[in-house]
Formats: sequence, structure tokens, C-alpha cells
Amino acid sequence: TRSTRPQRLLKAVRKRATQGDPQSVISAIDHFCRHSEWAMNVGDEKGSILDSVVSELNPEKVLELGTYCGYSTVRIARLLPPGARLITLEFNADYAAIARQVIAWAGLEDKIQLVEGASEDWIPRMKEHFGIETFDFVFLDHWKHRYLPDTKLMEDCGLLRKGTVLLADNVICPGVPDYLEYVRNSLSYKSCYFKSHLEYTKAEDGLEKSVFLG
Ligand SMILES: Cc1ccc(Cc2cc(O)c(O)c(C(=O)NC/C=C/[C@H]3O[C@@H](n4cnc5c(N)ncnc54)[C@H](O)[C@@H]3O)c2)cc1
Ligand SMILES: [Mg+2]
Repeated sequence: TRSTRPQRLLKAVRKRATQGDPQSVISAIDHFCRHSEWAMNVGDEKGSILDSVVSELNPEKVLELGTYCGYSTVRIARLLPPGARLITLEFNADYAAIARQVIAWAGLEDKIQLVEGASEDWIPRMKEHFGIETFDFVFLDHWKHRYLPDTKLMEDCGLLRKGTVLLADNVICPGVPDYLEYVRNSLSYKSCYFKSHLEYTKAEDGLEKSVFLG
């Protein structure tokens, strides 16, 4: 049967990227998406904004919601200090299988724990199952209608601390109006918008950075 797009993306990584070189994995995926097939990775333009937020924060404990093929997982993990940990949640087994191989090609397995399952099921188990007290940084890039309920769930589970940074992809396209309204009006967040473009296109999109105030 015909291969899937994530399978073709992984093939492009193996063909173009150097094992153990995360930057070459990122470049290979961006090349594939620009010249072969568009895919819903955060991409190079928004990815540079993601890089600057992560580099400035130097987080020890990171959560990513929605792994897909692992592009942003690799982007974030390559910048983390030694000993820092990234947990990424992905409930589609086929995507998770591809992401594991992309992460392995980048040589970042030691920093990343890919959990196959739904955010709503795993967020309540972070403390007892992974010994996580609170997260320093959360990247939201899963189904857009889950951004707000999962943010409230993280609050209720005590996983956010004063200063925790939430960075949300696609706040314009596809858009997350309920989430934006919440983080921009809640007294518990200081929020700002980074204008950019939908990955590999000229359409407007952007990232919303929201600092939890406790
Ligand atoms: C109109 C329109 C359509 C599409 C676009 C283009 C566009 C551009 C983008 O950057 C996008 O991020 C998206 C987008 O839809 N992303 C959804 C991404 C989901 C991934 O996360 C996984 N997942 C989804 N919910 C959960 C969950 N609870 N627990 C665990 N994993 C979950 C899925 O298994 C996928 O691996 C779309 C732009 C405009
Ligand atoms: Mg996205």
C-alpha cells in the first residue's frame, strides 16, 4: 500500500540528515516540507521564535502536547542543558512510531520521553508517574480545541508554577480563539503574541507566549 506522509518525511530525514546532528534533521524536514510535501511542523520561521524562547528560558522540565513527527521535539531538545528532560505526548501510534525514529536519528533519545497517549489522560498522572513537580516550559501544538481544557487541567493538577511559560502554536491559523481569550484576559497570565506565518506558507499565523503568574 502507498506510504504515509510521515513515512516519506522520515525517509527524507534518513536520506538528507546526518545521524546525531539535530540541526541537519530540522533542515531535512524543512526541505522536505518546502520542496516535496507540506506537513504541519511548526517550521523554520516560527521555529526560530520557539528557539529564542527556549534559549532564554533554559528550562529543566519541558512538556510538549502533540509530537506528530517530532520536528519541534528535536528543535526544543537540542537546546536543553544536560540533565534537562522533555516529555512529549502523542496519541496516534503511527505518528509516535515515526517520531521515535526521527528523535533517534537526531541522537536526542536521552533527553526525550515520548509517551503514547492522550494529554487529558496523562497530564493528571505527571506527578505520580514521572515524578514531575512542575513544568518550566510547555509547548502546545496538538488539536486546537484541546489547548484550553488542557491548560486548565495543568493548572488544576498543580503542574504550573510562578514563571512557567506556555508557548502555543497556531493561534491565528487554524486559530484557538477560546484559548487566546483565556490567557489574554486571565489575571493569572502575562501573555504576548509573536506574529509570524503558517509554516512554509505566506498565510499569517503566530505563537502566543503566556507566563503563569501563580
Ligand atoms: C484551516 C487549517 C487547517 C490546517 C492548518 C494547518 C495546521 C498547522 C499546524 O501548525 C497545526 O499544528 C495544525 C494542527 O491541526 N495540528 C494538530 C496536531 C495534532 C498532533 O497532535 C496529536 N494530538 C492531538 N490531540 C492530542 C491529544 N489530546 N493528546 C495527544 N496527542 C494529540 C495528533 O495525533 C497529531 O500528531 C494544522 C491550517 C489551517
Ligand atoms: Mg502547529
